[in-house]
Amino acid sequence: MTTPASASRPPRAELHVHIEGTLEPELAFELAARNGVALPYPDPASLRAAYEFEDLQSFLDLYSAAMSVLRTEADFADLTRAYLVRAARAGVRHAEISFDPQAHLVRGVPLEDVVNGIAGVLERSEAEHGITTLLIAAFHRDRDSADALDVLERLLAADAPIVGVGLDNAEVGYPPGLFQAVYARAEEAGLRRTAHAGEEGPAQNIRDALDLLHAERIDHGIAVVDDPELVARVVAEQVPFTVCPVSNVRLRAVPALAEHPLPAMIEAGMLVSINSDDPPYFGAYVDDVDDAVTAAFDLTREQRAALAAASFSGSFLPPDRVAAYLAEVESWRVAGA
Ligand code: HPA
Ligand SMILES: [Zn+2]
Repeated sequence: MTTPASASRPPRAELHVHIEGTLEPELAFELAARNGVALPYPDPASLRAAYEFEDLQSFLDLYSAAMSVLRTEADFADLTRAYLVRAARAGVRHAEISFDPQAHLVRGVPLEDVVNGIAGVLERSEAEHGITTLLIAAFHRDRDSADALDVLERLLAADAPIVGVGLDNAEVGYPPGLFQAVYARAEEAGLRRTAHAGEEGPAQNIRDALDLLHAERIDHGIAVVDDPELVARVVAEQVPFTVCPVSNVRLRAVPALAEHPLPAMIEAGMLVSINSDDPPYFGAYVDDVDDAVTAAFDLTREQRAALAAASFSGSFLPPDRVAAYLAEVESWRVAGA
């Protein structure tokens, strides 16, 4: 299953998507009924209408509450399958999907049920949806890092099929340095490393994620533009940044798409990809994000191809897979030249 070079969208990878953040209101109600869980909204439309956020925390509150419907291995499998079906329609060829083990452990959902539910579907994703996938375990930065380390040890002991680790949830007040031991352990175990940084927090968090956590990739990272020296460094090192412009607007990290630093990041020569983050919550899957930024910044086919190419170059795939996908992006680029 390859993307026809004549398609209106380039083949792309999605590197920044939280599986829990792909829960559509309709599925939330279906799972609530199946599990006998009450949601504090009468129907899916009312839940969707509540997706108006002031900041990251107001989103995290609703996002965490909605997770109460995810209880069994089958729930996680259904959630994952629904994302892959929609992502395939968006032209996604490769997805690096995060999940938040601690969000489920605190609710008494066994780690194996979460991992097996997601991973069981991902295993068949290439054959059934034409999407290669990798799984990332993300830790909550607003929880004790000892808990993150404990969960990491459990994932390693269970030989969970994860490619790497991430760091998410509230950023301000929880600097990357708190998670040095967790990331050192992940690195020692041969895991890849990404981290949310510079979403609501300062550019220094990006620097610390690189220097203290040895992060190989930065999620969001929009605060980088406040620090020209750091921009020069991440350009020189070609550190991948997984930017989520619609998420940033919906969580009011930037006032409007027209004021988003994406063009400045591209102009500087950074390795930037565009991503959805939590699609139903922000009303945009990655194809919708692509449409929005293409329109807002009048992106050329060349620029769209560069963003798509960066999504593969910034992935944790082996070099031969990256090269094969880059060739597909190149076919798409020249087909419209
Ligand atoms: O954008 C985000 N930031 C931090 N944590 C998150 N968890 C889901 N989405 C996000
Ligand atoms: Zn995110």
